[in-house]
Amino acid sequence: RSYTYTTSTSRARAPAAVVIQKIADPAVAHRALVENADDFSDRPVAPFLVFLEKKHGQYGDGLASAPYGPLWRAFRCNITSETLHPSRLEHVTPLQREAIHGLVAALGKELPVIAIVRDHLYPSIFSVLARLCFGDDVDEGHVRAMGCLIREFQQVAVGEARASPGTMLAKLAEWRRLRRLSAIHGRLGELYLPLVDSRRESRPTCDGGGRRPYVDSLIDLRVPDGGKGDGAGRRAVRDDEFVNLLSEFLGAGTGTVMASLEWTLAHLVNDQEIQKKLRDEVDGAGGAVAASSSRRLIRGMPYLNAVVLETLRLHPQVPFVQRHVNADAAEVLGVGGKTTGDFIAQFTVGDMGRDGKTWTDPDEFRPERFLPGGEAEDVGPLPGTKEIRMMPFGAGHRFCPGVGLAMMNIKCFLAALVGEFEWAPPTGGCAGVDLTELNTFIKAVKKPLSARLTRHT
Ligand code: HEM
Repeated sequence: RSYTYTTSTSRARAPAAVVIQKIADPAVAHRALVENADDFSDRPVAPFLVFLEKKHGQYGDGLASAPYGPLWRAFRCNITSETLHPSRLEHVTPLQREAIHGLVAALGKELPVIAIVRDHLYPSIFSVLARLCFGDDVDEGHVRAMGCLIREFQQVAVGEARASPGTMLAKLAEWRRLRRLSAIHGRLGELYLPLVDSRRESRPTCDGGGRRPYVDSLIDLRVPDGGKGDGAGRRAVRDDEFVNLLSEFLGAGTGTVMASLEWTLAHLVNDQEIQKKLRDEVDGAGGAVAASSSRRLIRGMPYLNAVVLETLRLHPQVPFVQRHVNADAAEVLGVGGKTTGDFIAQFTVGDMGRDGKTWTDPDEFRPERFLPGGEAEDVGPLPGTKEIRMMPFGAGHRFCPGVGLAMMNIKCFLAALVGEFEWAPPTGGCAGVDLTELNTFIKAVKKPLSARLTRHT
C-alpha cells in the first residue's frame, strides 16, 4: 500500500556540514565520543535521505538517522529495553538453531566446493532477524523477497565509485545510484507495511518462546510529537519511520554479521592452525550443535571470543563512524581554527584497529592477543570508560545497540560452521584466499569467499 513521507525533525544540520575532519587517534576519539559525548552524538544525514527529502519534500527518521534528541531517545530506549535487551537474547537461541540447521544442510548438499559462501550465510542470518522483527508466521516467500531487496539495497549502497570524484560522470553515477536506492526503499515499504498492518489488527501476545517482535514494540510505542520535547504530546510511529526503522534493523543486523563471518572464515582457510585450535575448542564444548545453540557454552569459549574480536579489530565492518559537529566543539578534536562552520568528524575505526602504537604487528591475524596474558586480554567489543583501543561498534551515546545480538550470532554461526566442516582453499593447493578489502562504508571481502569443505568427523 502507499504511504506518505513526513518528518518531525529539523534538517538544519544536513547540507552545510561538508568539511570532513578525519580522526584516527584513539585518544582524541575517546575525548570526543566518550568524555564529550553530548557534543558528539549527531550524525550527518546520509546522502540517500537528503535525496528522499528532495524527491518527496520530507522523510521520516529511523534510529540511526534521528538527530540526538527526544525522538532518537524514544527509538533507542524502545529497542534497547525490548528486542535487544540482554535478557531477551536467550529467546533468540531457537531461531539461531533452526537457521544453523538449515545452513549446515544446505552446505552439506553442495560439498565439496562452496562457490560463494556469502550466498548461503546471508539468507540464514536474515531469517533470524526477520523473525525477531515480524514474528514467526511470516510467509517464507515474503521473507525471501525482503532479504533480497535489503541485500540489493546494501550492494547498491556500498558499490565502489568507478568515475573520478567531482567529474560530471561521477555526479551522474551518484544520482543514478540514489534513484535506484529510492526505488528499492519504496518496494521495501510495500513489503513491510502490510505486515505491520496485520500485526496492528491481530497478534498473538507473544511469539514462540516469549519473544515480542520488534514491530509490535514499535506499534505500541508513543514518541514525542513534533520533536519538541517530552512534554509536547505523544504520537504513534508513522509509516515512513517504520520503513527506515525496519530497514536499518534488518540491514544492520544481517550485512555486518555476514561480512564479519566471511572475514573470519577467510582467515581460517588461510591459517589452518588457528582453524584447528578453534575446532578443538568447539569439540571440547560438546561439538558444533551443542556449542552453537547454548549461550552458556559460547560464553565459556575464550578462543572463539578471541577469533571474533580479532576479526572485528582487523576488519571492522563499519570502517568509520561520523558525527555532525558544531564549530564550537572543534577544540576538543584539536582542529579549532581550521574550521569556520559546522563540520563532519570522521572517526576512522579501521585505522584505530591497526594503529602501530596500540597493537603489536597490527596487520597480522593473531587471536591470541585477546587471550589471558595477551596484549588485549581486557579489550572487548565496546571501548571501556578510560580509553579506546578499538571501536568496531562505535562509542559514546550512539554506539551500536545490536552489539550483544551481533556477537552472539557471529559466535553461534562460527562455532557451528567450524565444528561441522573443515575449511580449505577452493583449489585444494596452497594458494590462500584473497583478503583484499572492498573499500566502501561496509568493509567486506572484495572477492567473495569460496572454499573447499569436508565434513568434520
Ligand atoms: C558485526 C556486527 C555489527 C557491527 C560491526 C556494527 C557496527 C555499528 C557501528 C560502528 C555503528 C555506529 C556507532 C556509532 O556511531 O558510534 C552502529 C550503529 C547501529 N547499529 Fe550496528 N553493528 C553490527 C550489528 C548490528 C545489529 C545486529 C543491529 C540490530 C539488529 C545493529 C543496529 C544498529 C543501529 C540501529 C545503529 C544506530 C544506533 C544509533 O544511532 O543510536 N547493528 N553499528
